[in-house]
Amino acid sequence: MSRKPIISGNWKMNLNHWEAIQTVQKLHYSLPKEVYRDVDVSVHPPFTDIRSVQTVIESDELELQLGAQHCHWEEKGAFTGEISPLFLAKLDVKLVVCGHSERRDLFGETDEMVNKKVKAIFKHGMTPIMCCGESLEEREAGETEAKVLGQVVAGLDKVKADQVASMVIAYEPIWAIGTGKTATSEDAQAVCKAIRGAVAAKYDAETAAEVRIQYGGSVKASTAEDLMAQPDIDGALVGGASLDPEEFSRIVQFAARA
Ligand SMILES: O=C[C@H](O)COP(=O)(O)O
Repeated sequence: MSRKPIISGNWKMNLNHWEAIQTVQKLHYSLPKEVYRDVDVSVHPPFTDIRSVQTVIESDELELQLGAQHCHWEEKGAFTGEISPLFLAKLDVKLVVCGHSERRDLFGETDEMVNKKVKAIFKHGMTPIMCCGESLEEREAGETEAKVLGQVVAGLDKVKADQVASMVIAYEPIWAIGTGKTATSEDAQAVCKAIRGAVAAKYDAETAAEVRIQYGGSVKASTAEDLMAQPDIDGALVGGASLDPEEFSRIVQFAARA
């Protein structure tokens, strides 16, 4: 089974809607057209940019996929400040990040909430990128697998096998996010392999062989090649480096060649 890699740029709370338009246009010009044959590429701008980015993607017929960073699980109601998955789907959003460690740590997102989001994202025809990862303390205590696999199994509660096969799981060690410390490709591979094993144990070998697993945490062009060469790493969730279209484009091209 060969899985198509996916590189996703999570812009976090960066770039206003004018900057977003310029960034997407620059990214488009720095990516060779044929790259999309071998790799899926998504950008995840802040909510206020999504409509502008959608317009650029639609009018210039870009193969770039539009993503979001977060959503609520309910369709509508008294949830001040939240965004409905229905609204995202209406704007042609294809992929939604959920369970990012910044949402878990800074905004109290629990495994149960992540699971509700995964189901809501599927319900509206989009694909979840479900994040998991351990803290430095957990890694040093030898609890990496217990923590990460616990998050994966809880996040997939009552999610069907065919849905899991089509989704993306992002392994992001918290200590590597925005710190410049990338996990070694061997360490990242070991955890991604364990995640695939947990999917096989919960579902079956076929589902595990299809689900795409990204690595995230200080990915740059200089580290992408080794990471992408690992058998269980099918792409990257890129934060800081995705704000620079040239750098992001180089990461995408490494994934295309992997
Ligand atoms: O969602 C992206 C990750 O949190 C990685 O961010 P980073 O590449 O800035 O370390």
